[in-house]
Amino acid sequence: MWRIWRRVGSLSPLFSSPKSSILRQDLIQAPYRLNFLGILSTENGTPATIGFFSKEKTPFIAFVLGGPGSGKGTQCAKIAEAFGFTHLSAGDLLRKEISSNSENGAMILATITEGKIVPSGVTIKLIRREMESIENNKFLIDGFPRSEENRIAFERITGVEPNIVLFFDCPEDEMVKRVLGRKQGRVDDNIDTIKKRLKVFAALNLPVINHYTRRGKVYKINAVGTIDEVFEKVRQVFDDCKQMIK
Ligand SMILES: Nc1ncnc2c1ncn2[C@@H]1O[C@H](COP(=O)(O)OP(=O)(O)O)[C@@H](O)[C@H]1O
Ligand SMILES: O=c1ccn([C@@H]2O[C@H](COP(=O)(O)OP(=O)(O)O)[C@@H](O)[C@H]2O)c(=O)[nH]1
Ligand SMILES: [Mg+2]
Repeated sequence: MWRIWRRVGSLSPLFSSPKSSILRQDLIQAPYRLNFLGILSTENGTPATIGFFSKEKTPFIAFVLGGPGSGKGTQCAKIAEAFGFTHLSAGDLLRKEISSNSENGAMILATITEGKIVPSGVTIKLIRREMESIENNKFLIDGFPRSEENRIAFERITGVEPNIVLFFDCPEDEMVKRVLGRKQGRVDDNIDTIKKRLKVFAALNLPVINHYTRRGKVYKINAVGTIDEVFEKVRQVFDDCKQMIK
């Protein structure tokens, strides 16, 4: 039997505390800047209640999390097709940066090869670029945030939290088997890097899932089963959320 923890919270902007400010001003485009509270303000000092989005255009955001090989990408492709979401894979965006020889390419490649996490500013810039250029009001953000630092930076920069978080819960031995069978030529799909990624997932990504569980946003899905069996559970989540999805 599969089980889903189903609790959906309301979308609530997160206001930042000055002490924990890790936002980089260079991620904010003029005419916005940060005021002393870390809240976006316009150049004349008027508080701006938006990060990426105007109030009217705030999209429905689902973070899709789970360990390496848990099936995030596979299920996101199916959700995108069935429910009209745009699928943004943070890992794919980073890999695209490597192959486009961007200034950060070498650093990203080294980080991925080690199974570590790319600095938040770099990843958020890529996600932001996609969200701004795609006309859709429903986004799946796959494989991000991978740490509390990622999460806090995203919430502070965008001014929003995800509406829901899908967590694909998968035993480690199954994840290892799937990653080794993936055969996409990825530098990190080898047993040494997988072991490191599993450790990073447990140490840094589970706290993000715990945070959103406390916020009542996590749907935990048992990722064991065929792709279609898992998708039936996922479909139920999105059917249940239809009211929230504009
Ligand atoms: N439910 C499943 N059962 C067996 N294999 C799966 C399942 N879901 C995905 N896979 C396979 O496992 C590998 C990892 O899946 P992927 O979606 O890339 O995971 P993630 O994005 O979480 O790393 C892929 O080769 C994929 O085809
Ligand atoms: O927000 C992200 C997403 C990915 N990565 C890096 O990219 C790798 C591959 O991520 P992806 O989501 O593609 O891997 P998956 O979990 O799908 O196997 C990770 O191990 C990290 O090194 C990162 O640093 N930040
Ligand atoms: Mg993936």
